[in-house]
Amino acid sequence: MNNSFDLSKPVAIGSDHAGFEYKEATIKWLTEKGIQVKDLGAFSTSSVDYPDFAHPVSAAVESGEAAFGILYCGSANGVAITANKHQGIRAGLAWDNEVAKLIRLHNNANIICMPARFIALPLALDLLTTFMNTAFEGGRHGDRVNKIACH
Ligand SMILES: O=C(CO)[C@H](O)[C@H](O)[C@H](O)COP(=O)(O)O
Repeated sequence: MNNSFDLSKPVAIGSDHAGFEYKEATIKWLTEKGIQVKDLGAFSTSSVDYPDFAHPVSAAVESGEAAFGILYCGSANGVAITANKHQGIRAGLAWDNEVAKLIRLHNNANIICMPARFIALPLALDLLTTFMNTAFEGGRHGDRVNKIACH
């Protein structure tokens, strides 16, 4: 795996109830690859509120404690909307490989948000692989990313 993130740090991961099973499978998949994971919940399929997990993952990425973040919910929109409230976060929603690549190449996303109720688990792991292996292109995209923050 040709990672574009500093994997001497853990990867922060979170989900709500809708994403719990995909989160567990993703943790197992990452751990088997020797990648450290910081699991910020949820810890069961009981109904919970996605901001309670998207905020801690975002904070871990924003502080530099985590290399990058992974968030799952049903549609991925709730976790993405929440994560993008953090100034240091660029959370991108991914549902196919081209988009997973583009959120790194063009948007320098530091959190990938995936819709557990709308994609199969093997595809989610494939999107994550693409995300991890793609570096930010910079150039004109750097100029645009620099304009995202509200001053
Ligand atoms: O997709 C989501 C938010 O964008 C969440 O995963 C919720 O599960 C979704 O809103 C549906 O809620 P429910 O309580 O699971 O019916």
